[in-house]
Amino acid sequence: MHISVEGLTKRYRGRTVLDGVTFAAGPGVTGLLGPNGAGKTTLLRILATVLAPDGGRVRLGGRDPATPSGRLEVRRRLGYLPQEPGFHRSLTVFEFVDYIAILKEMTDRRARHDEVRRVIELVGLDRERSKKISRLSGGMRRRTGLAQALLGNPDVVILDEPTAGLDPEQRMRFRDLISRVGEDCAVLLSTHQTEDVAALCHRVVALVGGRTLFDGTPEDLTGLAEGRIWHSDRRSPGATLSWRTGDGRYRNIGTPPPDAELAEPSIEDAYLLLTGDTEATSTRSAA
Ligand SMILES: Nc1ncnc2c1ncn2[C@@H]1O[C@H](COP(=O)(O)OP(=O)(O)OP(=O)(O)O)[C@@H](O)[C@H]1O
Repeated sequence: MHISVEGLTKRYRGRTVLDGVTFAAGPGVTGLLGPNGAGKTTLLRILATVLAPDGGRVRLGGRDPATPSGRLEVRRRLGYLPQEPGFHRSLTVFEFVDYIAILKEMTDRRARHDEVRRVIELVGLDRERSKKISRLSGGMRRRTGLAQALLGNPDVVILDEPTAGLDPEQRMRFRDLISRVGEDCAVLLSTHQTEDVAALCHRVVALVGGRTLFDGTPEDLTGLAEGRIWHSDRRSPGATLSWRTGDGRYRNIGTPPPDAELAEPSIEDAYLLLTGDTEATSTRSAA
């Protein structure tokens, strides 16, 4: 199932938070990268049919969530992990996922319970399924959230900052899980972690100040910083950003200081350049 968004706008009390967002995403994992307040959650809530946009065009698998029948179709084929899932903490993992399955109109009790067990196993929580949510670690709670998003084999899975607050080991496990999910459907995940994008995503959309500043592959994003990263013994006064690294030298983004050596860019450099570059106001499309 494909996601396509064209000229999407959203205002909160007259303040524009999405300003003509345009991108398309297909099967595999697409990362929605952006700083705090960029509008990622707003965009994902619109795609998940929780929120209506003020303007623009959204299609999920060709269906228009602005119409009642399109919205119903989209909801049936969508899995969504919100930033704050609103867990019922006194329920067990099984009870919570089963409760969501009921809301998803899975009426046959036996088939529903089989499906609940399947997704709980998929996220590796079979041993915890009778534990109350209030007693789970943050990582396990996040996996419970992912389990409910996978109910019924959705065609599109929308994950709002799924790796936020996880320790490195949990983050790796989560990445592994998400990449497996992305083998069968279109996954769109928001993050402000460039490492998540480099490790997981075959495409990346950068959203800054409610606008799409980049839409392409992670390699193309890294390529934006080609020729603009410099190592030097001194901080560059003209650089967009400059910081001291572990080896005592400075990594400078932007204008080269004297005696600087050109360095290999990373995806993080490119992202910093994109978000810090006040001149970068138009959409850059690659691939
Ligand atoms: N219900 C609301 N009413 C008014 N303003 C809102 C509302 N929801 C979000 N905003 C504002 O819209 C902007 C975008 O918020 P949003 O949560 O979509 O960004 P984000 O990229 O997901 O940020 P974060 O990474 O911090 O979650 C922010 O300035 C936020 O304060």
